[in-house]
Amino acid sequence: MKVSIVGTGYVGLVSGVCLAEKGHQVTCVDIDQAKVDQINQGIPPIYEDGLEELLKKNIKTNLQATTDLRQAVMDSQVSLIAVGTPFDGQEIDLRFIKTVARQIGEVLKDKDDYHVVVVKSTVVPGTSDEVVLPIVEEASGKKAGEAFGIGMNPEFLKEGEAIVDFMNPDRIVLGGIDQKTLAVMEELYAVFPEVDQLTTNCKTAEMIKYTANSLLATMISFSNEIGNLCAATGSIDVVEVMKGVHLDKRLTPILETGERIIPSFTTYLGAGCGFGGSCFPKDVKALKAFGEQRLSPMPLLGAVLKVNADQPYKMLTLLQKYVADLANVRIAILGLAFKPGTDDMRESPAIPVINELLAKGAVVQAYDPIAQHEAEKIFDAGKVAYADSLETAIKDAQAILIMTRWSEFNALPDLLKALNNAPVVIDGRRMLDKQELAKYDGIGL
Ligand SMILES: NC(=O)c1ccc[n+]([C@@H]2O[C@H](COP(=O)([O-])OP(=O)(O)OC[C@H]3O[C@@H](n4cnc5c(N)ncnc54)[C@H](O)[C@@H]3O)[C@@H](O)[C@H]2O)c1
Ligand SMILES: O=c1ccn([C@@H]2O[C@H](COP(=O)(O)OP(=O)(O)O[C@H]3O[C@H](CO)[C@@H](O)[C@H](O)[C@H]3O)[C@@H](O)[C@H]2O)c(=O)[nH]1
Repeated sequence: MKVSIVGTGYVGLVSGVCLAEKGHQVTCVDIDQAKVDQINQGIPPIYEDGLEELLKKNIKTNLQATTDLRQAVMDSQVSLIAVGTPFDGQEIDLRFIKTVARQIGEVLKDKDDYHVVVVKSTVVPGTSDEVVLPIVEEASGKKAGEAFGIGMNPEFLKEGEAIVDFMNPDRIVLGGIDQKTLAVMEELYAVFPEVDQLTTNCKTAEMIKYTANSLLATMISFSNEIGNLCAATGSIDVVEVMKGVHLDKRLTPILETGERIIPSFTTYLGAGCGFGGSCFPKDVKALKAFGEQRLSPMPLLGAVLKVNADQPYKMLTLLQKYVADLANVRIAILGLAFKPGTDDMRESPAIPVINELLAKGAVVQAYDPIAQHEAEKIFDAGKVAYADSLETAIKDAQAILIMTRWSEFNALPDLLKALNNAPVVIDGRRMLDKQELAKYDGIGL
């Protein structure tokens, strides 16, 4: 199938590369010429495991990038909209979605063939039917359901695992205004025959996406609140508590073989220094604002956000149990990205922690396997020293703060054993074995 994808960020590029790998003819469209040029040269503008390989394999055969939206829409049967949908402080900002809807509509005015416009960005319920559809109708002078269809297909990929997630999705949700639209979307996704598909209307598809993210964010804040209480008792470890909770068969089902499906921390019930990234914070805020606008307040989601906003500062409280005055004290920050496997620092809990350390006069030495170049855009030059290895980062540090669950940090106990006067490790992700370190503390301990 010939597909155009408008917006070539995490979602647009990963979708483009994967749909091309599955055999579709994909044109990725972006307004950012530099990004388009990089993609056409086989260089991914973002870091994602496996992306470069698939991009290099498909570019110039099944995949191309362009700034020419008109040509891309003219030449394709279906357009996926994958531009950003930020939170503007009050509500979801649909500016980019509206611009692209108008641009596509203007092309459809001159196109004779039936075309399907699919919103893949995360948008509040009603956006596809009540915002995108009328804009495309107005710009094209044509009727939805006749000349074109409108669909909604939320994306569930996780950064850092984006290619694997897209290629092996848990489910595919297809919303559409009518059967003709859905038939085109089903043809697009027929390349994933094994995957559960849910076909519905656009509003429900939009709501599924927000509900999924809000549930996961709620689980994290719930675990963090329990972790904070465990820590306040002084003698309960949240990791042991969660192990006990997980032995409930409803959470960890027992297979017929007798084997239990043991969840890892990625089940979102692991306490830590808070959730970040480009999705959970903004999506929970957008759904809460949407509820309030519809006179259906969402106090639970308000609490989820409040717990999360406070959580990074728990790292400082823990640190100050060991070093009360942080002035001129050398602190190693391990991990800058909001999660492992990515260089994305959007809403990373490391940001408020580093800012607070700097405000208290600490000397910050940070290390992240790949996100340093992003951190350099956030912190003023010279304020944060960047180490080029884990070993260098912890050298002469008086305390170590683990902010991101990079597997490389599992080497820490061995590295510290070699030191005479090892510093305390404050584990913001509870990834290390507390028995292995003489001086160890962490969230929920
Ligand atoms: N990042 C994720 O992991 C993820 C996962 C699932 C869903 N989502 C949702 O998908 C959407 C996109 O997120 P993202 O992280 O890929 O965003 P992003 O910011 O990485 O990428 C958006 C891209 O759109 C381009 N763009 C903006 N206006 C344009 C226009 N008029 N024409 C063409 N291109 C234009 C930008 O230049 C940018 O490259 C959001 O709604 C987000 O909530 C993101
Ligand atoms: O037990 C946990 C699990 C995660 N996190 C944090 O939660 C954030 C988000 O992690 P993750 O969900 O792995 O990454 P995202 O790439 O933000 O993916 C989420 O947001 C995407 C964008 O909407 C969705 O598509 C995905 O399904 C959804 O998991 C990160 O800061 C993690 O450190 C925790 O604090 N505790």
